[in-house]
Amino acid sequence: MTINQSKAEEQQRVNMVATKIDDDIKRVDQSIAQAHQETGRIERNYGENTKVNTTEVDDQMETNASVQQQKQLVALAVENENILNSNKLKLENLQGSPYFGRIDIVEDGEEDCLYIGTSTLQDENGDFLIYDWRAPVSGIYYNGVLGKVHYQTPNGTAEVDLKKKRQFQIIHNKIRNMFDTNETVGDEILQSVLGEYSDEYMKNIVATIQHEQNTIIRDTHSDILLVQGVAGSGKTSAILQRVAYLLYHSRSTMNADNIVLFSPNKLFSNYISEVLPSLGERNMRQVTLNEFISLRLSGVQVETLFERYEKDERNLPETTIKIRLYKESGAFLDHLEQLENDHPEHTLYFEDIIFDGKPFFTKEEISEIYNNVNHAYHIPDRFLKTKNILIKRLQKRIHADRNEDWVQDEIDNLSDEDFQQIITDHDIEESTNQREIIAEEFLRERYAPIYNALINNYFFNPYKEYLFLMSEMKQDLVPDNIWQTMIESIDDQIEAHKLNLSDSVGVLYLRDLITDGGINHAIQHIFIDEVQDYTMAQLKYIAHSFPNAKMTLLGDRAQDVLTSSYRKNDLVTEVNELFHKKRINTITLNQSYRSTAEITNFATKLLPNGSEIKAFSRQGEDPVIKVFDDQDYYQGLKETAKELNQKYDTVAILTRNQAQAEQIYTHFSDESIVTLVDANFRSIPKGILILPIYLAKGLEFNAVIAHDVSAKNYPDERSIDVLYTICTRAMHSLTLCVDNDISPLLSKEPQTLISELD
Ligand SMILES: Nc1ncnc2c1ncn2[C@@H]1O[C@H](COP(=O)(O)OP(=O)(O)OP(=O)(O)O)[C@@H](O)[C@H]1O
Repeated sequence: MTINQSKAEEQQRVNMVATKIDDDIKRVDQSIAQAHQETGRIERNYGENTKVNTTEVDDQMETNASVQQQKQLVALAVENENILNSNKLKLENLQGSPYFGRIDIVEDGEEDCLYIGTSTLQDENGDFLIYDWRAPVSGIYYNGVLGKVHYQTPNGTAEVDLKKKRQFQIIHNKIRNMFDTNETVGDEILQSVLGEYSDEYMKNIVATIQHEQNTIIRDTHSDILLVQGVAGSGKTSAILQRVAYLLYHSRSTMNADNIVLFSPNKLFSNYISEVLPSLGERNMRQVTLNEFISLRLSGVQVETLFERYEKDERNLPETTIKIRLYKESGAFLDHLEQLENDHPEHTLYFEDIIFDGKPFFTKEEISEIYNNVNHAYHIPDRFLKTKNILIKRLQKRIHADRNEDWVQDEIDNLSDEDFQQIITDHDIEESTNQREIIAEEFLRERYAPIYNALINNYFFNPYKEYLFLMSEMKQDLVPDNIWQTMIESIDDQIEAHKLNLSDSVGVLYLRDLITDGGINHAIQHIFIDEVQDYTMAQLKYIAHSFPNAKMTLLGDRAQDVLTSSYRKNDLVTEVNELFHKKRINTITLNQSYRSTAEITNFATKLLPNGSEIKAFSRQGEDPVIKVFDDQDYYQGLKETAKELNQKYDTVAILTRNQAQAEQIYTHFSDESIVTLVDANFRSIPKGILILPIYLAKGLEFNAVIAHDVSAKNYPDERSIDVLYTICTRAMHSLTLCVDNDISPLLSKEPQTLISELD
């Protein structure tokens, strides 16, 4: 059969499946409409049944039972609607491009032909028209070469003979490309996908997942999956596919709420937000490191990574570097813990619990309780006993105060409604001591802030405790007076409700150890993108906070933008040391997909060990280095950007820091197509964008201009990571503008790229 004949046959099948999808969507739409009506009916019913009579206790109790029942009915109806909507989303995702792969296999002597798409579709007889890409048998499509292949099933390993592997590119239900291949996924389709222009949202890569990416996606055995992948190698794409894969395979025990992704910035969160829905799944939770820390340290302003980077760029003394590197190590947290345990005689730093402007429990009283608990107990146990004693004392106070005149007066002054509310809220039955019970409930409500303070451990001051341990710490990193000055400066900052990033994890870890808190058992998977920006102390703290979570860590040592001014770390070794007790799987990705071969090769030359990076064979224009005289620089930059914007709808001018971005913007301020992007932006508009590189981490743009790659702005190898990261954001076009003298970092680039302009 010629390829045209088989294409015609395949097209017929696409038409048949497309019609089936359209029919199914119509059917599911009808079911949604019915379900919606049903939910509305139950909700109306619920509304009527909850018009309560609050004055009659009997009525109230009856209403409560009925309300519970109605609530359950509403929840069920909503759940039903959600399932239908999710089915519809899956069908819509299949519309226009129902599948992308076909495998012909022989299993136990029987021939079978399977089509693979983003989700399963069955016909009326239950036969599979499309297999979900995550089904065990679909693994063959991504992994196998023709011949005998294996795949995992719930009953063990199955062997099949793979006879044919076919790839499709189907757009608007028309087969645009079709290839038989023996490779994982042949180059032709990948070429075509990568050649497209990017838009505001990242796309899924389900149709063209590559072999090593597939290993990342389908790994279910490792506790720690560490991916060291070069820029544009598909790390982020692979994690999103992996989330979808894990959700499918653990759907009875896990949903999207059990997964947390640590993302580099808010723009990134928006950029990736469409990938999981396009695979028929809900997005996982997302948090930046700073949000995570700040949420846990409310009341103080923790320095952000970006703020610190901006400061570091100006000045970073050697002693600061030494101290910081120490505080950022996993060993530092161990030392804090050790020191705390070595001082059983030490009284923790407690705080008064203030109520109505006066101490309710004084720190002296709390300290006394703590000191009276047997010192042989572990510190968290002593802390817990102290807390329990305080709660008991509060309960006693409530009991004792109930007959106080001021309480009785306040109860007398309650409105009928409030009085009745206390009775119904607490189910208080009529009896001789009803008034006393009411008084206690009233006091319980009044003293609720004290109870909250106890439950939330506000009577313990982790900052002072941290300072105490720092002053006890034996160190030989820096002279004692410098260490002392460092402690004083933390103290001053705390007074001003501020905290350095490198101290924040120490404070949190210490607080959690002492209070036995901060642990979330529900999270089953943690993903950390751009892990090269994390310190080992941060990773240790995250692992401690989510003890049941497996971790997927993705990074690129060459994109160490935020910390390269003070550290040169070997992520793989450090992570292996930190998590030596866990099952670690390390995967390296050397193939870069994002940029044209010209751009990847250019960026690679910047790196001292760039030779292992493989460019994808997609050809494009050579990068350009434009050198301007001082006075012409901004005019030249502006014209370059406008020219590129004629061809590319987004052109990003990337700078080292915010100040440079702002300075450029002043030269552009008359242009409406120009946007100065800052840390609060949640989405990327089209046009010319100006932003510091740290906000562009993880993102990509059709055209990139690197701002001022001069000897002054990029003087030595400490700037390599920044420049490399800037260059690798470009998909199709890269221009480097230079004010006067070219940076020595560009010395290895071909001289032909340079265009000198006067
Ligand atoms: N298998 C693939 N099929 C199609 N496109 C791919 C594939 N792998 C990666 N890409 C594309 O390459 C680009 C880079 O991918 P991604 O952002 O996931 O890489 P990354 O390793 O996270 O990059 P960086 O570390 O530089 O931010 C994206 O446009 C992505 O869609």
